[in-house]
Amino acid sequence: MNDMRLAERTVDTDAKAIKFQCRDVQVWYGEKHAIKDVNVDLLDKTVTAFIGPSGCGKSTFLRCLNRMNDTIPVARIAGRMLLDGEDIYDRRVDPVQLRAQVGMVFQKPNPFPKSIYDNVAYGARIHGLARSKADLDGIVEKALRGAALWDEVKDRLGETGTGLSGGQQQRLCIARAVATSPEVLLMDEPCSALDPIATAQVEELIDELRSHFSVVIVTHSMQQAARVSQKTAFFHLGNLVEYGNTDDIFTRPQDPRTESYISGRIG
Ligand SMILES: Nc1ncnc2c1ncn2[C@@H]1O[C@H](COP(=O)(O)OP(=O)(O)OP(=O)(O)O)[C@@H](O)[C@H]1O
Repeated sequence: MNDMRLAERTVDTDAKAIKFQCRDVQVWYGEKHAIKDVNVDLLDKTVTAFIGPSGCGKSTFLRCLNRMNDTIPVARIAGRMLLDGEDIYDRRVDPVQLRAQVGMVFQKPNPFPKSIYDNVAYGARIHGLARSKADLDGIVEKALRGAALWDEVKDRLGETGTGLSGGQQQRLCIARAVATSPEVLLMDEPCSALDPIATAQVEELIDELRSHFSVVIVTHSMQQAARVSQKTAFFHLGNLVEYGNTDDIFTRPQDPRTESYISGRIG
């Protein structure tokens, strides 16, 4: 079987609304110019993959989308990032509230040292999303079902989340992010610590999640980008070199740098 599975992947031709409009985005870490004048529209209900060689700025750009870079003192951002037309860097935007709307899953599963239930209930509690215990139970169950973990954990919700397998922990982190009903889910190499079976489960899950919201995934695996995404953005030395339909990027790249990367000559 062709590992890229381009032919098997669902090609989605429906026009999708723009979720994020990014205009003239620049990021510096001190003197280091890490993102250079990036313009891109990220679509709703679409998986967008960020690919490119190590250090090209994929994670930096991803972290700008929910203001995680605010937590890095030397980081400075310029330009505009509009979520449904609203500038997420506006003074009036509360970053904590924003991160409920734009959730994030990290490379290494990082469940809290709490029960499975409390991990998932965490965001809903902070943001006051449940009016009663029954409400909260419903949110937890829905999120765990959404993360394809419910059947595996429904009889041990009181057990600690850190006791689950790596793949289960990552799905728990996805459930935790999904529980606040985000509009966008950011994933920074979510499968890099997982074995092939757990990776396949998470990839399948990503495909299901995109029917609910927009997913943006940073990945070092071009096969993974080809399997899970409909749009791909190729970054190189802080520039967004090429952005388009995943099939086009992998089969008919327009820029020689993209061509070199996907054919393994750079990176
Ligand atoms: N906290 C930081 N402080 C200073 N420089 C940073 C910081 N984080 C990233 N950088 C620099 O910014 C550039 C882009 O890094 P970034 O992590 O976004 O790249 P990446 O494409 O995600 O890389 P990788 O694939 O290796 O994770 C690199 O040169 C990196 O060294």
